[in-house]
Amino acid sequence: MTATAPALVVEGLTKVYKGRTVVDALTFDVQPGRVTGFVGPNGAGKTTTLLMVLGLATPAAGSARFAGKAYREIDHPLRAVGAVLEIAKGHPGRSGRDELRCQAATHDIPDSRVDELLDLVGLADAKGRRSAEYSLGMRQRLALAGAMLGDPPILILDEPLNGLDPQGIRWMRGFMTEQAAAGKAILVSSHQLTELQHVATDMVVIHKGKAIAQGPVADLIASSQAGTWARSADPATLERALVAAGFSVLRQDGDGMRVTGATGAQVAQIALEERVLVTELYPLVANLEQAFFDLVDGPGDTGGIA
Ligand SMILES: Nc1ncnc2c1ncn2[C@@H]1O[C@H](COP(=O)(O)OP(=O)(O)OP(=O)(O)O)[C@@H](O)[C@H]1O
Repeated sequence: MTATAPALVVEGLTKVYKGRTVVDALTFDVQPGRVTGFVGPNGAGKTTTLLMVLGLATPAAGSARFAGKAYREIDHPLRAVGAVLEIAKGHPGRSGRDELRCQAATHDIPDSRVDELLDLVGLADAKGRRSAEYSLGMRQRLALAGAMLGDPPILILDEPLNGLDPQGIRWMRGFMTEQAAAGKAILVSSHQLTELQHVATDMVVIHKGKAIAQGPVADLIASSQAGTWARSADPATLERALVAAGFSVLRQDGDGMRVTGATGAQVAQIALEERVLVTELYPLVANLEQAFFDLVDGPGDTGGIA
């Protein structure tokens, strides 16, 4: 973790809809120079949290502060926070450049900044085209340029990888990495865990409105305890022996099992002692997706045999 002050501090943030708590005392930080992934299954409360952070929904309790101020208290929000929540359809008659110029003009931001940003997001060649004709990926880039107009120290992006093709995803990942390297704080929500594994340095995992894990991605992956996959002609005997030896075993896929805390050599040794045939034996690779499902569902529910 960096020693600098966090760009965003969320403390005890809570939202209740019709008596149901959909965000429950959520607490986390977003640090400059880092990409913080905000991950959770559908309905976990990600969008509701971001709306509260941006002053677009009122919390039942708790706070979200950018350099000490709630969003609504910030004098020049465009210069303090850049947010892309959902990608709007372009204005039918306006070019991408004109859309940005309108936003810039209302905030006293010069046209030169608009051109600089269109270059940065790779839209320089398309800036004269009507934005209504832009592809989703191009609209995503235009929205990013809009969020960057005031050169804010933090960017908040809700599902920016949704609907992008592989090239678009790669570009977006590169963009986030570059912006973080330049010192910006980035908070990004996504379902695309594998993609986030390549870009996020930190992660906040929420489930049913509660943070169930947070911290550096490397720590989260390490905690997934991938273990060893084994399949046996006599799975019941092997399972019994492994459990007796102190390993945790989850039976999956018929006669297969995920053995947490055991190396392949340990499983093989026990199988030999029990004289049971092992037909598959390989290490499970720890990855972010597995760690996520372990946290949300408990170990084993997704197989994790990739
Ligand atoms: N305006 C609302 N009124 C009532 N319930 C709502 C409202 N907005 C969201 N909810 C509920 O709050 C919960 C959290 O929703 P939210 O959209 O924040 O989740 P999410 O993690 O962003 O999900 P997704 O990944 O599907 O976008 C859901 O159960 C949703 O139905």
